[in-house]
Amino acid sequence: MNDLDLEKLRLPLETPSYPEGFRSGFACFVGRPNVGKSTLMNALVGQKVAITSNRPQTTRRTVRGIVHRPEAQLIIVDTPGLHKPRTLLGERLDSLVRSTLVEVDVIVFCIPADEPIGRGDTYIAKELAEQTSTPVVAVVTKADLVDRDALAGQLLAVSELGDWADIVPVSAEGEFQLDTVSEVLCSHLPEGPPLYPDGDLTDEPEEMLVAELVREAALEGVRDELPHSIAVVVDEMSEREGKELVDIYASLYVERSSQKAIVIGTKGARLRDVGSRARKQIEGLLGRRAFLDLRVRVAKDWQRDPKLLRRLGFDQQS
Ligand SMILES: Nc1nc2c(ncn2[C@@H]2O[C@H](COP(=O)(O)OP(=O)(O)OP(=O)(O)O)[C@@H](O)[C@H]2O)c(=O)[nH]1
Repeated sequence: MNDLDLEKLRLPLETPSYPEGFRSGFACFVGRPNVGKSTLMNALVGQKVAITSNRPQTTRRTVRGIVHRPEAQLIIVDTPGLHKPRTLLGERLDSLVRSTLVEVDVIVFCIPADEPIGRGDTYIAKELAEQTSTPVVAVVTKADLVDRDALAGQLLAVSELGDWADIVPVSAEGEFQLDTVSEVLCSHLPEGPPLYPDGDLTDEPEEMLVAELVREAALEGVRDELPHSIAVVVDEMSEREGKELVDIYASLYVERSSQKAIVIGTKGARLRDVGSRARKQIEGLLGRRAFLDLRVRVAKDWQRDPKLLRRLGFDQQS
């Protein structure tokens, strides 16, 4: 088989299901208690598609909500401890919180418009100033509670509090500037595929297991060539109406196009084999028939990128 044939074969497998320049990533909200973090998160998530999940995404974080936009997907995660900074005041941030702050793509620092900046805010601002690798967006919440002059004054005070990537006033209850906040946050995310399926999120642990089974099958026989280079994400998993059948769409990520060719094999033979072996395992796991659609995608050097690693479900290796 010549290269041209292989290219032809790869084309349908490569078709991205998201627009060029799509961005995806993680944000965490920090701020004193009662400043409106939860209300803002809910308003942002509810704006386009209300999808929330309290299921732990990893042992280390909880996905609180997902904001779907045409050009981006923003996943809001809990920061252990920092979303309740009361417990942190007077003590140092522990290393877990620090590492979470480093690993998210953008930090959202909430300060209310209707209260003077206090010691709690200054303390958090100081801690955030040390997060030089992660952009911090300062959000002035509850803008509906003050007049224009007071809001302008608070924006100025907040700007003097630190070196923020952006400063945005918002009112979750007044539905003022919600779209702007979401747009600004998404602008700080890296380019990458959507991490959750569009529409309702079924964040079942089954999906993780299915992804693991596919990964196992894909690694069989090539473990030495691609030791840790394969990651699998289940994009969609749904029951086919009226049938005892589950439709599963999964993406198999490799780091380079040369690895992609290995995974696919001559005339796609290897990929078909991986698919049928994985399908058998999955059917055993789910106890019903499965249709498995596998796509191979290149996510350049994902092993060396902690953010990508986490995105692809390899938190423990980051
Ligand atoms: N007027 C007004 N009130 C708001 C707004 N956002 C939040 N609030 C109110 O502020 C209070 C605190 O909001 P939360 O969202 O619970 O604040 P939080 O920062 O998540 O609080 P903790 O969970 O204690 O950290 C609630 O009574 C909200 O109704 C807003 O945009 N405008």
